[in-house]
Amino acid sequence: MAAPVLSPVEDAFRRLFKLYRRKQPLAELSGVLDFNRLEVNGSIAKVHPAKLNQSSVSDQDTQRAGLQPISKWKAYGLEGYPGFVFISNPFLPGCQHHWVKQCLKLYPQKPNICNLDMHMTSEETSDLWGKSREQLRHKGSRKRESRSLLEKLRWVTLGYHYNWDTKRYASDHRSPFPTDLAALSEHVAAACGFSNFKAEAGILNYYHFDSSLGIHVDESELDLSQPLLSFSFGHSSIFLLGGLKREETPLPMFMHSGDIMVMSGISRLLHHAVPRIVPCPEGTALPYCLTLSLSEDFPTGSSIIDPCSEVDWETCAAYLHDSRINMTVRQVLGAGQTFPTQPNQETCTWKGCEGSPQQDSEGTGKRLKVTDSS
Ligand SMILES: O=C(O)CCC(=O)C(=O)O
Ligand SMILES: [Fe+2]
Repeated sequence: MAAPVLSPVEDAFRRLFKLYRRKQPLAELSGVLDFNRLEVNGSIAKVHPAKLNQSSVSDQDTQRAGLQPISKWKAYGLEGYPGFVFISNPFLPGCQHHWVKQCLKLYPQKPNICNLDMHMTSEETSDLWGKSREQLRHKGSRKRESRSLLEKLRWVTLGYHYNWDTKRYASDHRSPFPTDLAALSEHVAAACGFSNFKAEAGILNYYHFDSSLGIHVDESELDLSQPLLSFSFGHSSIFLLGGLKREETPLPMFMHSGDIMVMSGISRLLHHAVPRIVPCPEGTALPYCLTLSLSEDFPTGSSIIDPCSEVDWETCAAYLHDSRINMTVRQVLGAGQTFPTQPNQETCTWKGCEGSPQQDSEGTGKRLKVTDSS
């Protein structure tokens, strides 16, 4: 008799990914670590205060980047995840608006690259903001099927443009990295002990309540000894932080608006995924921190934060009512390093990246992009 064909055993990561992605019934979220409610669920994972380098960036420079002084940041590490740092919204009131506006109005513009370029002409993808503004501002009153172009945006790449097919960066596929985002990233990296971090590549992910990002590892950068930084705005997400192996059970945690995650050391190579976007904890159209305005005495003249006008914020707020934006920033090359001349030449500068690539997430062999459930 022929042996029965066994279906492959579903691993723990995939099981939890599906559990949290599920709509009907919604998964119980009491087991999701919330760094803002450690008194309630601190025992889910061993959370400890992370030590930051408080003198790495002056209070004046953090303020210029729209951040609280480092001494006021609430930063945490996780036992068993060396190099992982979670910074609970260190932005000054009103300063997240700048980054949201940049992600919607400026960064999707050429020469940056976005998903819409794959099947639309440059004429059609120019001025997504201008073409979407009216539709967004009348969002409440329109029918569901007419999504604006901005709402069809899924990703934008900055600096060295990540190639989703080859899973590589290349010296000749690059545009200038935004100076404001470089400054923000370099301050955060310095606070975490990486004073020579250079922001060279960015991937912006745009999510709605039906979006998810599959299980993957970010390991295309040639210098993996530098951290990967992740900034979140808008509604919250469930983030699954897994292990070095694809199958290991991940730790679920919330990322709320303004939160920053730093993955360095061993944690730079951990599998992770975003199975679900969830409404902000306040249950309102926008998280409370996004309803705050810049303080009267904010030194706009010397800041990299460009105050967002009321009319621009109206468009951003309409977009964010059912969305989340995430910016990840990476250093691609080590100091003095160049791209390999032969395609398969290994140049990775950290021993942790030896071995076969593990970017395969769901059998596609690709680092997954944000997708919407049908
Ligand atoms: O959206 C997130 O929180 C994660 C994004 C991410 O993992 C990536 O862009 O590589
Ligand atoms: Fe990632």
